[in-house]
Amino acid sequence: MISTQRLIDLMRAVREKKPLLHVITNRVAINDSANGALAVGASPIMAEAHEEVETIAAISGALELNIGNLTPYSIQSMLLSGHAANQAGVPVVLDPVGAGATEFRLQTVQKLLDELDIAIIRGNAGEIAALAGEDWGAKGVDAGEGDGDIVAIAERVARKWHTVTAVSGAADTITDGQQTYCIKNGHPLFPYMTGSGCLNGVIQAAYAAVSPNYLEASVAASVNYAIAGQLAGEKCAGPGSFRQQLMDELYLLTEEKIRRYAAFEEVARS
Ligand SMILES: Nc1ncnc2c1ncn2[C@@H]1O[C@H](COP(=O)(O)OP(=O)(O)OP(=O)(O)O)[C@@H](O)[C@H]1O
Ligand SMILES: Cc1ncsc1CCO
Ligand SMILES: [Mg+2]
Repeated sequence: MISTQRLIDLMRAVREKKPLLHVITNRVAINDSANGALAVGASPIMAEAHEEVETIAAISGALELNIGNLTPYSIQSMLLSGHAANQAGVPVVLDPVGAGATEFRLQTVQKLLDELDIAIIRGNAGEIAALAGEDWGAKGVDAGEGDGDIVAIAERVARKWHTVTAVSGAADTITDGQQTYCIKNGHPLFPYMTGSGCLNGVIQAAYAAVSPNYLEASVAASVNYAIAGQLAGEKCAGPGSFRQQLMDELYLLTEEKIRRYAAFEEVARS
């Protein structure tokens, strides 16, 4: 069982180590992703030129690959940086945005998962269900409303690709295929901020950079991010101020807030 103290230790470790995060992401979420990374104490660099991605990935604390705006060029950027990260022992986080929306996305994600060693896959339920070959009624990049067992689906994905799988939603499910956690923090305004999942992925990378135990890293990143969102939601009027408050709450997160609000538990294996 992961302790609340561990969530606090990892939050502090990110602030102390200020890991360099190499991020290849979509143009919708790129600015919020960079600002959110800074707010939690990391140093983001958004870079996808083929001439430099291998060099940057190899010296980073973690690499995050987000397929939100895929192009043949960016796929090559992801493969080059991913292989360089793997060779250097740098953890790679993958966000399979809209994986069920087109064959192009699904095949690209499968290629990345087959060729690269991925530490954490982070997506919404529709995206993770698509990877498991399950029908979920996802709508573009939005999760949709499936009626399958998301814990069982996440565990299958984790086992198939030997990776931690983090499914976001009203409750988050994090699993390495053996141990599974359910996280109940969050706020209903989250889905109204585009890129809030993409930023979640970048924060997963920040935590993976400071913890070789990627299950712990993913649970800590997910709980701490969701607590910040919960506190932001309580202070704001709607999606516009939620986005602003979220950046503030990520920066202002404390040990006391984590102790008071963390709501996560281990769930029985399905
Ligand atoms: N209904 C909800 N209630 C509470 N928290 C939520 C809810 N839906 C999502 N979240 C939280 O919002 C964050 C983003 O998750 P979400 O599932 O919306 O990502 P996403 O669909 O990939 O987003 P995007 O593609 O816009 O970046 C997560 O931290 C999750 O815990
Ligand atoms: C809206 C949107 N379209 C491609 S990526 C993205 C950001 C949320 O995933
Ligand atoms: Mg997403």
